[in-house]
Amino acid sequence: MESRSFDSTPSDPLQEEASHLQYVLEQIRSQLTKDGTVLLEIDDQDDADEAQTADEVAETMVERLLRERLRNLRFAEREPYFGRLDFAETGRTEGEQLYIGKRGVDDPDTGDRLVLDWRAPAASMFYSFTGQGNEAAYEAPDGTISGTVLLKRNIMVRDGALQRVVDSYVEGQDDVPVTDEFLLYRLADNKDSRLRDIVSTIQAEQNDIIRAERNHAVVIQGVAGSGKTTVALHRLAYLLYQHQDRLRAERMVIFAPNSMFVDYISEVLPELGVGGIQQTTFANWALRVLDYEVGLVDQSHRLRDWFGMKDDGVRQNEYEEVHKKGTLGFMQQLEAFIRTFHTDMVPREDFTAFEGMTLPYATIAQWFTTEYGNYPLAQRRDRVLARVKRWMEISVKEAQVADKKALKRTGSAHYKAYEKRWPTLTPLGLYQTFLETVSDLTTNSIVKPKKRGARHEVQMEDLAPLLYIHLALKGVDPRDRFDHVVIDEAQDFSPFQLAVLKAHCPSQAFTILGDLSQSIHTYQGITDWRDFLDLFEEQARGYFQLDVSYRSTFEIIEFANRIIAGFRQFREAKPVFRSGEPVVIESVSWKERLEKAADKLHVLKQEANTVALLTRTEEDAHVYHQSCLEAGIDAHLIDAKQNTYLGGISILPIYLAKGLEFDAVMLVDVDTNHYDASALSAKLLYVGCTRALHKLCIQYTDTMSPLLHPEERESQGARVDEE
Ligand SMILES: Nc1ncnc2c1ncn2[C@@H]1O[C@H](COP(=O)(O)OP(=O)(O)OP(=O)(O)O)[C@@H](O)[C@H]1O
Repeated sequence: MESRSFDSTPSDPLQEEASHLQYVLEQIRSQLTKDGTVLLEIDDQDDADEAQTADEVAETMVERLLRERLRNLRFAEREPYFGRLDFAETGRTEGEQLYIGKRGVDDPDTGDRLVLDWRAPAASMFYSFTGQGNEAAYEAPDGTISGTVLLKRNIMVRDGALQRVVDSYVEGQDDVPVTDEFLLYRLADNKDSRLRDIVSTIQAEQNDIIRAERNHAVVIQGVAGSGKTTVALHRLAYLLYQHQDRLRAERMVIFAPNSMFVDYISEVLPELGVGGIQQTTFANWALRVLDYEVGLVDQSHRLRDWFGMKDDGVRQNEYEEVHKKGTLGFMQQLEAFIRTFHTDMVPREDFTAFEGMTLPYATIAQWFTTEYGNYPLAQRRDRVLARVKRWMEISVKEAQVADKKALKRTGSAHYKAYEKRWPTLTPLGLYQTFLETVSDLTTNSIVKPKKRGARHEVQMEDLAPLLYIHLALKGVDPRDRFDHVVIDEAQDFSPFQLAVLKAHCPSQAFTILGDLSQSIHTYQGITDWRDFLDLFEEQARGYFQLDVSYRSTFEIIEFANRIIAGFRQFREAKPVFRSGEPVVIESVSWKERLEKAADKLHVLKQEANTVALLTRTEEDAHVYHQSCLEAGIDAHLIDAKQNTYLGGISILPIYLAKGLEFDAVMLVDVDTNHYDASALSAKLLYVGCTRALHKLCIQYTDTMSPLLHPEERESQGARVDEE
């Protein structure tokens, strides 16, 4: 990185950066030409010579690195850096200009660093330095480096052209901007249909999470729009960069709430230059680990029931069962049940291979409980039976009889009969037997197949217990071991699910993120982060809170906060001061509501890339979608089976919109029937409102939901507690 003294007269920032950019781009282009020529030579060589010697294999490694370098250089040619920090290390007379970019760029001939990768230790100061005083420090491999900051500058380069230069700190100048002008500029933009990286504007509190200890279980409680998902993805990119020798991308995993969300976040990691990280849902992963022994019951029915407006006492019992099956108490009950097999699995009988040759039960039981005691149950069973069989075969071999063949036939027949008396354990079989022993639970969630040979289907809450039994039977397959686990929307996870995942991640490195104010699946999730934190050692866990919402305008956040204020577990979101239009609330007649909604969507789409119409139920989403199609509006219906997010205009129930965001949002039917004064309705409306970046419109018929005017809500005796 360039060193220079800072007593020179400050020049015009734009001019200065334009000439620096020209210099850096020249360097990058010259490296691209050099590396490109080398690669062409390698390619020619490869074509001429197909068989590979050891040296040539090593060469392909070089080739791989070269290709990666070329990819980085091509990226850097378009957008070499986004920020500059002038830093003078204590005790040195010369300072350094650190240009920080998404990819680091070095000059291989001179060893000069042209651009510092955003994940490098020194780059941390760009994020942690907030202009309160001029001191800054970072952790280098050899210890803490401290010094003073002289300049912090945001630089926007697109397609190799300088677009914007904004100083957020200049030493000695008082007129430092109070708010981060560059951040506001970025936030005011319309978004496209995928989540994007935030490398150039990571905030100090987000930087702390990204760079938190590798082997810690980090729990993040963050209000809607505080950047939890984004931060978790950046954390993975950071960890992979910092610990390349210890972590492998293929052994890192992100659990997202549904397949559509996986698609929605799919571009962030590639943008950060990271590939190969698994992105999945808990259900998809669990079914695969269980080797598809069972299938999952179609979830749309349950979602429809839970988020519908009927108050059904019968269903209440079902939800209580769901909740119970997610607790650690239930896991312990299951554990005790499985333990009985440690003693009861071996048939209580001796094994007689043939007359005069008997292996006593006590010996077999000793092999099972002691000699193979450390293996998972199924392996113990297989090992003990293999040993019994071997014993039988040796006994036949050593027997002093004339007709060995006949003896062998007898021995084999006795062995087969004996083997059959051992129980064959499958996760599903064991689980069903276990459920029958638990007095307050039923096996209703397990659906028998309609056709012969087809699989049983189970509910979501059965997956963790099934995996737990699978673990007890077979242990963890090394291919299913993780180096790091990210759980998004973790408030909807159960402690049992987390405990099962913990068994698959020996380093206990977790990034767990969610928002208790958005816990709309209370029947299966948690109400206190302690339920998760307590699963980890005190010195190996961390809790972070993000209170600032970056997604929505000031008006939208204020409005959403009011809806949910007063309910337990509410965390008030603090808006970034980005002002927009007031929230619009419109009363429409029942007859006109579909037509008005279609008109409004049409207007909203003129200024937005993405627009959503959010309903309470999936049935309502179908009705609105149909009416939009009839009005000639190109809208996508999103239901629980959707795997991809298409952008444009989307029509969906609120519960499927969790985690997503749209430039403009329209909430329909916000009346007393659809949204009463309950905590669930409040959370749904809160989630719905906080999906909007710039514009929020609300439409209702008859009587407006009491949640929209809290004073009235209280006079109606609204519950300010969880259900
Ligand atoms: N430091 C930042 N700079 C620029 N944009 C940011 C920053 N932090 C968050 N954002 C933006 O805020 C929006 C919300 O981010 P994200 O979806 O990660 O939040 P979240 O906390 O997961 O939200 P939710 O709980 O509602 O799902 C995104 O558009 C993201 O790009």
